[in-house]
Amino acid sequence: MDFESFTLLAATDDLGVEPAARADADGLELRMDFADEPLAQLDAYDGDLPILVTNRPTWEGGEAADTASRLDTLEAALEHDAVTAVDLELAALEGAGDHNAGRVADAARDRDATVVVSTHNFESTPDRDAIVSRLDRACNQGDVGKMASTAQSPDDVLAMLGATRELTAAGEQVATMCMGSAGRHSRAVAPVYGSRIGYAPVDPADATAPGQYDLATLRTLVGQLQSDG
Ligand SMILES: O=C1C[C@@](O)(C(=O)O)C[C@@H](O)[C@@H]1O
Repeated sequence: MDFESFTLLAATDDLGVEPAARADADGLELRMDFADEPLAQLDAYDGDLPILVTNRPTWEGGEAADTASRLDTLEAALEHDAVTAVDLELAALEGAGDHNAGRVADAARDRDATVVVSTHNFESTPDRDAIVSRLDRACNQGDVGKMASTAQSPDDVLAMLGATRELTAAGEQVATMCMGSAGRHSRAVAPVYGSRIGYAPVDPADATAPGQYDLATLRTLVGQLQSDG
């Protein structure tokens, strides 16, 4: 997955959803930090969809302890041909935490896998200039810069959409979304402004973040807005 165009990922902790995701997803996000035996799942995987692997540390809203093992698991995942992209936190690449994720980015590049550099805010949304600045840093560390913030108002979504448009026009690859009920519509609208990645669970009960649509709904919404030109 190179994310040259909008790519809709079925976000999951269970690769067994792959057959049900094929109709609407371009790929899978395997949230290894949520999953039981994620590496064994990858060993057994014989699905058609490519996989982006994520192993989110607790200090960025996930469930993985900030240990060398967290990064070892991502490197092991990259050895599977089906894994064509990896998510690494901007903070982990800039030296936060106890373990620098640069070695995982190097392993990804050695296998021609895409590096998605992510940053999250589960409380608020920065202003547009701050979003641009942080996403620009993320783009400098990898192939796609990703921000998921939490919207408290329509103005927050406008800031995210404006930053998305500004960076896309500048030639950057970004993926953006606003979490929560006030930000939900951004998941369908941000692709119109250049966002390259969407995340949605096959079953709405299996959401991996606040405000996600289910996969079929998000595919329909994005498809309609893209066809509107
Ligand atoms: O970073 C992201 C985006 C996300 O948090 C969302 O808001 O859809 C969902 C996560 O699974 C993914 O790793």
